[in-house]
Parts: sequence; structure tokens; C-alpha cells
Amino acid sequence: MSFLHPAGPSIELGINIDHVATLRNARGTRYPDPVEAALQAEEAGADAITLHLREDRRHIRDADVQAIRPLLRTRMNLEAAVTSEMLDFACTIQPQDVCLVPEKRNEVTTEGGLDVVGHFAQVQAAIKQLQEAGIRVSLFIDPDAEQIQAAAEAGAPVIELHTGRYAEVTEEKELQIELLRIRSSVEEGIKRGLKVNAGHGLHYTNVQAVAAIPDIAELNIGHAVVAHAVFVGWRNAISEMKAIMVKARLGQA
Ligand SMILES: CC(=O)[C@@H](O)[C@H](O)COP(=O)(O)O
Ligand SMILES: NCC(=O)COP(=O)(O)O
Repeated sequence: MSFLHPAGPSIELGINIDHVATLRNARGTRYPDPVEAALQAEEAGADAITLHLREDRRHIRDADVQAIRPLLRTRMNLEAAVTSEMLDFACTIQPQDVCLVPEKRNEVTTEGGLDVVGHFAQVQAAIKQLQEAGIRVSLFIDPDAEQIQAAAEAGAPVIELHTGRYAEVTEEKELQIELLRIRSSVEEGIKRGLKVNAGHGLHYTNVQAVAAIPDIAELNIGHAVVAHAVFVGWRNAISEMKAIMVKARLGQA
């Protein structure tokens, strides 16, 4: 049985705090504190806190996840690779959402979506393990019809479309092609009864067109917000992003 999940006029913002931890780790200090960042983000209008516990622990660490989980008043969206270590950790932490992502040790950032088609049985088993622990599972995938179909068949109730390619292209024609890919992927996801989120590489001048797509439920944004906070402050950077998204969704961008 499938349920339709049209997001309607509202759109949520998941603030990714990974790069608050990147800054902390650069000097081995205790500041800036990801816990404080998460709590202030909620106060500034974030609807969820997203954090990616990478296998190499380059930014977020286990202790950050453990400290943040009981303090959140919104929800935690924990991004994790499909490994037994990460799945077991997630089951212990019990975030509201786990977003399964692909990981390459030497990548600068997440380069593409999870290949659900190619690793169907492994992803399906991961979804089952997390769901049995009461966790909602999202799959971070490319805006691609085959991957969306596989995500639905594997039992994921949520997908997050990787917007990295859209964020990277510079030519207007290519940009429109990428936007079209995202729009038709949103339709495909909704048709299959999925909640459709999106994220990666979104910033203050490219988020509008994505936020305007009516059925996207949530955008997860991190790097650009942390960067903007250097100039305007953390809370302002978050409320500014949220206001841009809401305006775009209401057709006022
Ligand atoms: C999966 C994803 O898109 C985000 O977690 C993003 O990757 C931020 O973390 P990195 O910059 O470490 O990739
Ligand atoms: N899943 C995407 C995310 O959490 C944020 O990515 P970015 O804005 O840091 O590129």
C-alpha cells in the first residue's frame, strides 16, 4: 500500500552542522561546539538537525551525536554509510531519521547518490534493521527514476535527492536540464508514495528554484549556511535561508 506525501505550501529546513565540527577539528579545540550550533539552529527556525557521521570522523564524532540526540526539540536526521558499524550505532542512538548515504574515503564531499539498484539487497537489509529499531529511513540518491523505483521497492519511505550536480553547473541550459531532472524525480517519488527531500550544495542564490518545487518536503543545507554565518552570525544565516525557502515556496521569490 502506498501513501501520497505531497508537501503542499510548507517546506522544512534541515540544518547540517557537519562543518561547524570541521572548524572545531581544524584546531583541535572544543569550539565552535556542534551541540550549541544544533540548539541555536532550532531556535533560529531549523526544522531538523542533520549531521553526517563519516567513517573517518573528519567532522562529526560519535560523542557529538550522543550529546545532541537527547537535547533536540525538533528531530535528528543522522546521515550514515551502509556499514554494520554505522547501522548498529544508529540503532543505539535512535535518531528520528537516518539518511543512508554513499561514502568514499578520499572524497572531499559526497560525490553522488547511493546506488540502490546496484546494492539492492544490502540497502534493503539496512532499511529493515533501522525500521525494526523504530527509525524512519531516507535514501540519499541521484535524481534518477531507476534509483527512485529501487528505493521504493527496498522499502524506504523517504528519499533525499542529491542536488550537487544542479548546484555545480554554470551554463543556464544545463541548469534547466538539472532542474527538470529534479522536478521529474520529485513527481516520480510522490507517485511512488515517498516523502521527497533534497539537498547538497544548495546556497543562498540557487536554493530558490528547488524550494519552489511544490512537493519537496525538506531541504538539508549545511556548508553554505556555515560559510554565511562567518559574516552574518549563525542564527541570522539560518533564518535568512529559511525565509528565502518559504518565500520561494509561496511563489514570491
Ligand atoms: C550526504 C550529504 O550530502 C551531506 O552530509 C554532505 O555530504 C555534508 O557532508 P560532507 O561535506 O562531509 O560531504
Ligand atoms: N544531505 C545534504 C546536506 O545535508 C547538506 O549538504 P551541504 O549543504 O553541506 O552541501
